Amino acid sequence: EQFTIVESAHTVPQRVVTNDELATFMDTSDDWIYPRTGIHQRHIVDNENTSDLATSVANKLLLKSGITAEQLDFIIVGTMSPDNLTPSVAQQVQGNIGAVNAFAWDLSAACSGFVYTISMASALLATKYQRGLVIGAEVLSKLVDWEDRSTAVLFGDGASGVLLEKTPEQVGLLAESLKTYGAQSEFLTAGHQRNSNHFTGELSSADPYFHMNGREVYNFATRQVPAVLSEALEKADLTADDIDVYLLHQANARIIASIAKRFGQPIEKFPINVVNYGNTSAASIGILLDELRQEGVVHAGQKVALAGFGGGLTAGALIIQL
Ligand SMILES: O=C(O)C1CCN(c2ccc(-c3cc(CO)ccc3Cl)cn2)CC1
Repeated sequence: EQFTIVESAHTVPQRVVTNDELATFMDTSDDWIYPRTGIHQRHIVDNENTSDLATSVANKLLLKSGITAEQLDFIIVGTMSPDNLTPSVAQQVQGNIGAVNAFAWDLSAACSGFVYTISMASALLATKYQRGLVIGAEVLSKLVDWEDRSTAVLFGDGASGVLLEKTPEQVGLLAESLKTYGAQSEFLTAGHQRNSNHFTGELSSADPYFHMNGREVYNFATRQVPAVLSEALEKADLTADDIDVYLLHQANARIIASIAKRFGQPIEKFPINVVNYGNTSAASIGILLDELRQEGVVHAGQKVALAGFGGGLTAGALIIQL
C-alpha cells in the first residue's frame, strides 16, 4: 500500500530511574542489569497515565505537520496498558485533541502493537481513507510487581507515534509478516481481570502483574524474529542486504545482537536505545524511529524493516519504503 510517514514524535515521562536507584530498594545492581539487558535507565510516570502520554504524542504530530485534528480520519493506539477497558486510549486521545472526524480504537498486541497497528492503518489508507495517527503508548510501571526484580528492572513508560498519509508516490508498506502464537500465550501475561458475578461469586481473582517466562520468550524472539523478517523480505522480493536499517522492538540488547548475527547483517544496521528507556513495549519502535529521523539517520529514500515481538505471543515484520 502507498502511504508516507509525514511526521514522527515521542514523549517519555520526565522522571528518570537509573539501575543504581532501583538498587536502593531492590536486591539488584547495575552490574546485574546492564550486561544482561543493555539497560542503564528507564522513564517512569509521576501522575500521567497512558492516555496523557498518547495525547502528548498526538499534539506533537499535529504541531510538527501542520495538520489539524479535524483532518484526521482515524486514530489507532497500540497498547497493553490502557487507562481503562473503555474508553480506549485512542478514544480518549480523539476527545482530548478534538479529532471530531476520526474514528478511534486501541489495538492490543503487546510489543508487536506498533507493527500490527501500522499494518492496519496501511490497509485503511489503501481503501477510502486519507490520513491517520498510529500511536504506541505504554505505562508498564502500573503492571510491574516492584518486588519482582526479574521483571521490574526490564520495563519503562513512554509513547511514540507517526502521522500516516495516503500518497500517489511508490512509497510505504512493501510487505509484511504478522504472526500470532496463542498456544504459547502463558509465557508473557499481565493485567488479569477479576472474574465474578452475583450468581457464581469469585471465579478468578485479579492479578495485575506482569508474569514472564524469560527464557521461553527470549528463545521465541531469537527464533521467530528472523523468521518474520525473512518472510516479509521474500514477499517484497528483497534480500537482507537491501535493507538500510532494521528497527527492532527494544526489549533487550543481547536479543537484538543475536538476531543481527543470525541474520548475517552488521550490528550497525540494528540501532539500540534500550539503554535509555528499558522495554516500552508498543512504544519502543516509534521512539527509536523518531530519534533516528530527528538525527537524519533514517530518511526518505531508504528501505527500513520494522519488527516487533513479545506478548501474545506475537511477532511481526514490516518492510517499508521511505
Ligand atoms: O539474562 C537474563 O537473566 C534475563 C533473561 C530474560 N530476559 C528477557 C527475556 C525476554 C524479554 C522480552 C520481553 C518482552 C516483553 O515486552 C518482549 C520480548 C522479549 Cl525478548 C526481555 N528480557 C532478560 C534478561
